[in-house]
Amino acid sequence: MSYRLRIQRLAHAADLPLPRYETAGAAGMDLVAANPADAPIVLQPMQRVLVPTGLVFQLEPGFEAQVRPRSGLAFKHGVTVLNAPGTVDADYRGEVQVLLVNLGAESFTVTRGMRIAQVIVAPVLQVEPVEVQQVDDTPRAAGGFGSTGLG
Ligand SMILES: O=c1ccn([C@H]2C[C@H](O)[C@@H](COP(=O)(O)OP(=O)(O)OP(=O)(O)O)O2)c(=O)[nH]1
Repeated sequence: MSYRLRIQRLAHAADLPLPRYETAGAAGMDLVAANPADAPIVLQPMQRVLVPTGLVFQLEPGFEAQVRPRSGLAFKHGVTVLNAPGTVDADYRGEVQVLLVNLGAESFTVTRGMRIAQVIVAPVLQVEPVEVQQVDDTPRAAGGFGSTGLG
């Protein structure tokens, strides 16, 4: 099944590629940085920054887009998406931005066109919250946070 994602490229991203799947089975499409070519973003260790993508999504109702880290950037440089997975709502019509943080020990430079994150489109279920006096019990009950052991 193929779904369409309508994407508007803003003027400052006109020369940048649309997101695309790099392999037939890829779950995510890479997002590239749309900061000006003459304004690279230098991220010092522990600094965070919102990186523009120059893209506006028109998601179908019932879907979201998740902004997730690229594992290569995280592994090689300690650079990740601070709010991962970032949530792009179906009714959001602003520019998609990527909140990067540098958890590495070295500074990291974001240049225009660099693949900085990936986006996954996923269905969402909106539920109807219904208050009850007491929720049904289960064998687990309130066990969590390692209640079954940590080994
Ligand atoms: O990584 C992200 C996360 C969010 N957004 C945009 C799309 C999303 O629909 C909107 C709001 O995001 P969220 O609901 O996470 O933000 P909030 O802090 O709850 O702010 P708001 O009060 O605007 O909902 O910001 C992005 O561009 N990138």
